[in-house]
Amino acid sequence: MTIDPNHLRLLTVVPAVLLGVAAVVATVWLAAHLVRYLLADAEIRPAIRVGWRIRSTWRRTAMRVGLVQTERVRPPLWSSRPQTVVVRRELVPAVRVRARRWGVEVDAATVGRLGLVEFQNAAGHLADAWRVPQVRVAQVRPGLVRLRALLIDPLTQPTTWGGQTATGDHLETWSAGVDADSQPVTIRSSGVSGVVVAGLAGFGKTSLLNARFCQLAPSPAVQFVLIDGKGGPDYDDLFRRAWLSAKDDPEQVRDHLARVHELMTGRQRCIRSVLGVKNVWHLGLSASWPLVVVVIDEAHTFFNESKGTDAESKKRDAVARQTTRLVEELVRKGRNVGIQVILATQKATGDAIPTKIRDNCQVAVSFAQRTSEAATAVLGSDITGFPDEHPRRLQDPAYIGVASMVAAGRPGFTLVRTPYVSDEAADRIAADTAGLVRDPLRLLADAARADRPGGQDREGGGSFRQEHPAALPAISPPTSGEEPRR
Ligand SMILES: Nc1ncnc2c1ncn2[C@@H]1O[C@H](COP(=O)(O)OP(=O)(O)OP(=O)(O)O)[C@@H](O)[C@H]1O
Repeated sequence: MTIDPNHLRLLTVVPAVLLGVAAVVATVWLAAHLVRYLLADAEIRPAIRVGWRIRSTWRRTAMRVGLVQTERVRPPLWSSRPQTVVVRRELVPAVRVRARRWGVEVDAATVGRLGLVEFQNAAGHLADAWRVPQVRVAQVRPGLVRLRALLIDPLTQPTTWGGQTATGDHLETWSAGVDADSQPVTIRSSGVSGVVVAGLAGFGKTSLLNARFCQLAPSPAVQFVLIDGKGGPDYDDLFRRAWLSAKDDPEQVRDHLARVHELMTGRQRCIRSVLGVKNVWHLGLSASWPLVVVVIDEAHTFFNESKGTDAESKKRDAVARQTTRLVEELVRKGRNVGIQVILATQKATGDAIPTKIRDNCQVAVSFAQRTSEAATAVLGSDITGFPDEHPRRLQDPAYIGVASMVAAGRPGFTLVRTPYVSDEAADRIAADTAGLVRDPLRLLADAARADRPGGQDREGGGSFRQEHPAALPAISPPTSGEEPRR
């Protein structure tokens, strides 16, 4: 048999052309990557190199660290093997690799039983294989897990407070800072009566409280009660913007809290007739019915019950018990009338903050903690399922100002870089807004008077009703349900 020379030429030319095309594609691909690398700034180049390594070795690495799903299937239709044979197939999660300024972002598709937990378990091995200090894992959405091979941890980059002005939004949500992707993180504030902020000394609690103060102080719809258990000068200048203020004098603190409690019971009595709702958050806070934020820094100072039997110890013990009861009631019953207690403490274990107070707080924030017990005391036992967000990981000084928390609209826990707010910035805002201080008890008395039949302001509507156009007239029949009015 002779071979047609034309066919012979075809047999050699086609592979040569295919090879040539493949070589051109590979060269263009390499050149594109090289150009991208050369054009990238020096900061991102190490991440690009690590990204190349991750992409080119992914299949092998995944198999070595156990991120592979094995299944038994029939051979594909085009296979030469008979369809009766069962073959083993190894499935490795598909990945998309992108270089970022802080490292490499690897989006991996989940496969079978390979999900968030399996990736989290393999994170240490992946960090070794990729030669990076740390790999963090989070579920972005069902079916997609994001691995972050960190060359620099973005959370270690400090930020400072930008001086945003107060808006109604700040009353409803608390801007806490940014996450590891620089995305803003907020904490729920609407309908919250208790917040616990805990963490080792010097890790940013006071700065976080300063930030909250700066967000809220410019609003006439907020009045503060500031209590500084440290007794130092930290809050001296902020006191100008406070309705009530105290340092570490237990009796004065107890008396202030008793006045807030009086406000709470007064508001509970007349909220329905004055506002026409059972929950002020449904209507919105205002200058005449302001949110009362009670900040108690070093809160554990005031809950310490004395064991001594001498008269002085007994007196101190009685004050501590009264303070505990007042705070407990404010947290338990203050939600619907716009009273919010923020407790800051180094340790939130039951011996420092009574559990009947701590466990009723809807929001918890934890800076670095030395023990799991301390972290669980603040954030609850769920935190043990989030090793990456565990406050024990934050003990390095680079994480001063980073806290773990349950953020609004996000599943699980989130690590947040809170902005640093200098005392000077907070003091300036306190001085500029000192004129907004009002006595909420007096405001309540005015509102109740205006509301009473025959009250002076009744016919004209009064300042209270002008500020609350949504409030029901006092003569409206009681509503059966509690409807949001905005
Ligand atoms: N968000 C932050 N970013 C950067 N640095 C911060 C931040 N917060 C605090 N710091 C630094 O840490 C120091 C201590 O912060 P802060 O007083 O807020 O800690 P603390 O937890 O309240 O301590 P303590 O329990 O002793 O009151 C600050 O003076 C500042 O230098």
